[in-house]
Amino acid sequence: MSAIRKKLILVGNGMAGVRAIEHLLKLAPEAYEITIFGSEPHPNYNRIMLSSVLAGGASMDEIIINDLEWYRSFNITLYTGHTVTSIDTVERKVYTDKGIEARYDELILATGSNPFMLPLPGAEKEGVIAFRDIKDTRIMQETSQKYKKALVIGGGLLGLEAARGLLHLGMEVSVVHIHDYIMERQLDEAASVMLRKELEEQGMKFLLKKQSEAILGKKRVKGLLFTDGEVAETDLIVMAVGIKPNIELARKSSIKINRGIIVNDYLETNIPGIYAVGECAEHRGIAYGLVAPLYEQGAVLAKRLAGVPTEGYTGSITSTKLKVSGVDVFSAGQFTEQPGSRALRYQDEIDGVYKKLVIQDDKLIGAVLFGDTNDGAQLFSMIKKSENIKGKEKELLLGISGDALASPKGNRLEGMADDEIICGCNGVSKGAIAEAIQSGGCTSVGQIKACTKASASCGGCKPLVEGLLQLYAGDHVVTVKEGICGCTTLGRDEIVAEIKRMELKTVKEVINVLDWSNEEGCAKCRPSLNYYLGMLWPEEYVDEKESRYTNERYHANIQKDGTYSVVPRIYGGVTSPAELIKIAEVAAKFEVPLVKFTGGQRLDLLGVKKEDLPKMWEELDMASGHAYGKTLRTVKTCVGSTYCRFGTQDALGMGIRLEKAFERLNTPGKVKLAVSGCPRNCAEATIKDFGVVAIDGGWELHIGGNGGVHVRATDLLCVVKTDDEVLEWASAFLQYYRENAGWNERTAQWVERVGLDSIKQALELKEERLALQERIQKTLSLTTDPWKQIVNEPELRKNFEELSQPETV
Ligand SMILES: Cc1cc2nc3c(=O)[nH]c(=O)nc-3n(C[C@H](O)[C@H](O)[C@H](O)COP(=O)(O)OP(=O)(O)OC[C@H]3O[C@@H](n4cnc5c(N)ncnc54)[C@H](O)[C@@H]3O)c2cc1C
Ligand SMILES: NC(=O)c1ccc[n+]([C@@H]2O[C@H](COP(=O)([O-])OP(=O)(O)OC[C@H]3O[C@@H](n4cnc5c(N)ncnc54)[C@H](O)[C@@H]3O)[C@@H](O)[C@H]2O)c1
Ligand code: SF4
Ligand code: FES
Repeated sequence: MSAIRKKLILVGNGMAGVRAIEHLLKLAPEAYEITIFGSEPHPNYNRIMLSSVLAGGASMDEIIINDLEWYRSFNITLYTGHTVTSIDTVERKVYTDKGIEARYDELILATGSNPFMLPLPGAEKEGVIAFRDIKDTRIMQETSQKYKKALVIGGGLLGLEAARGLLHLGMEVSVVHIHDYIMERQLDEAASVMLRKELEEQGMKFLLKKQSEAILGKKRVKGLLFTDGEVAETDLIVMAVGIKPNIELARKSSIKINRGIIVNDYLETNIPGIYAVGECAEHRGIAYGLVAPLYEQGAVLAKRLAGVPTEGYTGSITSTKLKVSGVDVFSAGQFTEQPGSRALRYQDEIDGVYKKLVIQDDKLIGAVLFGDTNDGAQLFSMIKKSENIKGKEKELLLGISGDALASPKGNRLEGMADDEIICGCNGVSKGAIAEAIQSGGCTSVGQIKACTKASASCGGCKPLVEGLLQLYAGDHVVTVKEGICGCTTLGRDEIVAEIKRMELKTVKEVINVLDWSNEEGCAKCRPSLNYYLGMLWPEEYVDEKESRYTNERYHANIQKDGTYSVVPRIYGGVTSPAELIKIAEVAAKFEVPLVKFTGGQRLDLLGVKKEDLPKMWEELDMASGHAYGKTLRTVKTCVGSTYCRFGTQDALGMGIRLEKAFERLNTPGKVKLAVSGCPRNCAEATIKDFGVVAIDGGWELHIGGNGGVHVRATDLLCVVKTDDEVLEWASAFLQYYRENAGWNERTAQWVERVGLDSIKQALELKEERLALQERIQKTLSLTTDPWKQIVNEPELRKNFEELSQPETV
């Protein structure tokens, strides 16, 4: 005879409560007779994914976590569409709005949160909604079929994800935000401004520092009135200004509440036999609003109910990732500096990357990442573990290489405990993923996603999942080809092939014809398409300035304080007294605060106002040094045989010849050259993209070097005898790189990826080299100096003089 099971009731059929039940069923499948009540008319679904449903990335069916069959298979009695309205804590009974009465031995409250609705006059009008559940999502989808304009109040995570979804549905969307920068609860101002600019490029509009006063319209919303008297017309208002724990039921039942239902480390309320978990619970003064901590709570509660020893729940550090395609934003822990902490920042204006680490007592306590969030999960793990990072700060700021996650040296993932959570959104541990790989035979991220749900929601854990795959599946890992960004599933080669085949000639055309999910494109795909089109159609393609980063639009490097730097071209690093006097006079006239020699043997005039740029270029009357773009930067030289007693060849002459040959060339990543006059290699040619080193009777040609964050020495491509051969091979190599590398891929990464042999093979035949040389010369013959063009064209010049506001990105 089986033992009598205790009755367990769960109020709230949402993410946290049902997750606790799932754990419990694993620990003590026979212990309880379980009944679940849920107000919503659906089985348990992944609320997080509503943003993806709205943005077209998932269907409603795909977000169901547990279908009705799951409840049946565990003999769970499920009441959907039933709201529990009261609890008799003495008789241990609950009552629903549909007249059901049920007795419990143990009761879990997992009632979640309610969206905070601003109490504005007119808030009851048709077309004013929140974004919390399937119903709200459906209303937005239906509204977009009939109406055009939408306002989202609140520029937090939810508001931005709602706005992105509405844009996808074809609506004109403005985000109304109360502060001067968005996502202020997760980002510092620098990252926030970069994010806003990217979202603006995607078509989102922003009304910042706006306080809403009233909702206008008769039956249906027509507009929003602000306290400054302005009115924004709209057909839909989505309020996303935060949430408040749903504690009504607890309040009516004498359960102790504050902001949420107060619980101890075992998720127990003040009433014996009643527990609270999820967003409705307040633990040590905090009511969480993200799933990862709620899943941690659920695991502890399940242990408690199963009688399994547990140390209890002690609180969580949280991390967030904005789920907007084409925009990578990550924030974790304490992301602002406080007394006693310090911040390290890295900002790459060209690639649109910003990173900030906050450090206290040699430990990482917070991080903000924009543009490159690959290291997010790893940094978050370090924050949670309070790891000492002394001496590693720079490496962490500049990027943990993906390989380091799995490499024996990095050993990070190997050293992680099996129960450490890898995917916070879905509560998947390292052990579960390892098992899926080792016993379940998973060999790709997609299979692990299907098997464990890891990486199925925000995608922030994907680098860690990939690292585990490398660790446990090694050579068997199946790398699934990915799209160049979240807007498309097509990879670089497919896109280039399609552009050629269909003769597509503009960025817009590519986005439309190749069925991008985001019709505006994003900060990753727009510049890459602009590059591929220019590379493929050098004669017809008109460069799209709006698809380039600020530095490339203004032909100068923007600085921290919004001023610019001017670097004129100094061929081979060789100048003259007259040129130096001219530069000095211009610097003095425009009161340039700093003049500096660069590592590439040129002069950098820093601190120039944007409106002064064309005037300075005019007076300098020198070519642009292109110190700001993905193009040929510098050709560093040593003095060579002209003066040096060791020199075997004329390094200066060769450097100048190469620089004159390839200046203004657009390339996938920036390109640096160097020429040394003998094997002593004083010009450091073996850490350049293309390095030329003189030997007795000829030149060695080296490729794929890099002196930046990840230092790479070059590979020897070949040895040639004459100066003309150097030009021929350099032309062929650079054009082959232009035609085959991915946008933003430096030669070092490209050579590693495709292999030296394949490049040698491609350039082996003279006729191939000459064909490549012809194509590069065609492209080069069509280029003009951008500074001279702006100086001579009043329309272009006006852009600088009118736009005197400093830009920050
Ligand atoms: C669009 C959107 C995107 C999000 N994205 C992320 C993200 O990327 N990452 C992240 O970590 N978090 C995200 N969140 C937050 C996350 O979804 C919540 O933290 C999580 O769902 C909370 O789980 P819960 O079980 O506490 O509450 P819920 O999931 O809200 O479940 C509570 C359930 O209880 C029901 N209920 C309430 N009262 C009663 C009652 N008296 N009787 C019966 N049933 C009742 C409610 O109807 C609801 O179904 C997102 C939220 C939204 C809305
Ligand atoms: N990607 C994710 O992790 C994700 C996505 C969606 C939602 N969520 C979670 O869902 C919950 C709700 O999200 P949220 O963005 O509504 O909450 P939030 O509290 O994080 O952000 C609300 C934002 O609205 C702004 N605001 C407040 N009053 C305003 C007003 N009167 N006018 C204009 N702006 C105003 C605030 O300044 C704040 O930036 C949060 O817990 C959030 O963490 C997370
Ligand atoms: S590389 Fe050789 S030629 Fe050039 S400066 Fe050094 S020693 Fe002289
Ligand atoms: S952490 Fe969000 S999907 Fe894994």
